Amino acid sequence: MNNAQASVAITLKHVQKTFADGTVALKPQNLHIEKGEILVLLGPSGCGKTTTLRLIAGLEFCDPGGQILFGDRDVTNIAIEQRRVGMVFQSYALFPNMNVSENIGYGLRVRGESKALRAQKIEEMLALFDLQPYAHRHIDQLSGGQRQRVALARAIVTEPEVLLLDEPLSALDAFLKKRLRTDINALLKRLGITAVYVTHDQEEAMAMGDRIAVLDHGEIVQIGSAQDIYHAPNSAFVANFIGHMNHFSGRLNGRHLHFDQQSMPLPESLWPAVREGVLSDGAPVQCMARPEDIRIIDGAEATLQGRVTQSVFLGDRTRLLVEVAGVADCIYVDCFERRVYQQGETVGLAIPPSRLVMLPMLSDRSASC
Ligand SMILES: Nc1ncnc2c1ncn2[C@@H]1O[C@H](COP(=O)(O)OP(=O)(O)OP(=O)(O)O)[C@@H](O)[C@H]1O
Repeated sequence: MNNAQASVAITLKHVQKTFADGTVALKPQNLHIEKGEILVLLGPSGCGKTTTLRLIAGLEFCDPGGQILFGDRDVTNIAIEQRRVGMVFQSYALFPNMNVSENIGYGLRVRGESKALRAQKIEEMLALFDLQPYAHRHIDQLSGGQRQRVALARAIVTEPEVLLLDEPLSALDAFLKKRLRTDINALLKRLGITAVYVTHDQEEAMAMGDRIAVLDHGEIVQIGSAQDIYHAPNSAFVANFIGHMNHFSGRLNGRHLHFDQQSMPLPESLWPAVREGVLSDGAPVQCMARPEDIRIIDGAEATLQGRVTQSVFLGDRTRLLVEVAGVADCIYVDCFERRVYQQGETVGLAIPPSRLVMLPMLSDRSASC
């Protein structure tokens, strides 16, 4: 089976959703998803992920003035049955009174496909998802992972133009989650299916998505590759939502950032701003750094000095909590060496200036440790 022909790009133009009680679940959004692209919608509970997905599905309709296109086709006011979407939910939503084959073939039967074609397509799906041994089993005789594979098979057997997945893995254990997300990603890529994938799991988002759209309060606040989002977050909110981020606030002094008694070099990317007087001495500067970008080094070369307050061995790394007087109460530092750090130990820290993430302003609500 090759779905690339059926797949289409999705375009949202000025799409907003206000519910009957006045709740604005989605503020006006513009979004383009390429044909064959996997876009992940990521964000905290209530930020509008499912609403966006339901608008694309045709389970909800956007406020007047918005427009949703599948390729060139305007589907804004078209019901779900005419949109050619496949959907997969966390809850599987399988028919308990049907066996695996019957569940997979349901959409084809509703569409009036011949028995022979149905049998052939079901066979293809059983093979694709390694479900042959379970073809005649009832749904309640399957594990969670097997059920989710049936749900995926049922969603793609009709060759939808667009596949929509709403937290499809959140009911599964961590091991199965990791395996299935790799399998799903490979399958969607092989079939060239345009997919929108909702999750609040950052690791899943990075593993699944060609691009990630981070939502906050009904708005896409940043969209880009996992690397863009992780290494160049455009706000403290995004920085804190993906991975851990340390925050420092200091003042500019020449080409250095000063924190009380300590200082570190300013990233070269900011030198022009200093030269042109955009940033002048004494200007407050907010910056951030990932735990894995902070190095522990000895004495004289260290730009900051701190005291270890906690050390947690995580297998591939040791995560230290370091108090740096005048800079921050707690800085997370990841060490990859096989060395044991004692509570109370003094350590020197260095942050390569190129690894500092600078923001014009940090929002208070998310700039905590
Ligand atoms: N039918 C509805 N009527 C009124 N408000 C609604 C309705 N459905 C959703 N909302 C509200 O819209 C906002 C967005 O909800 P949505 O379900 O899209 O969030 P979400 O990001 O998917 O959250 P979660 O991760 O918890 O599923 C929330 O404030 C929610 O309470």
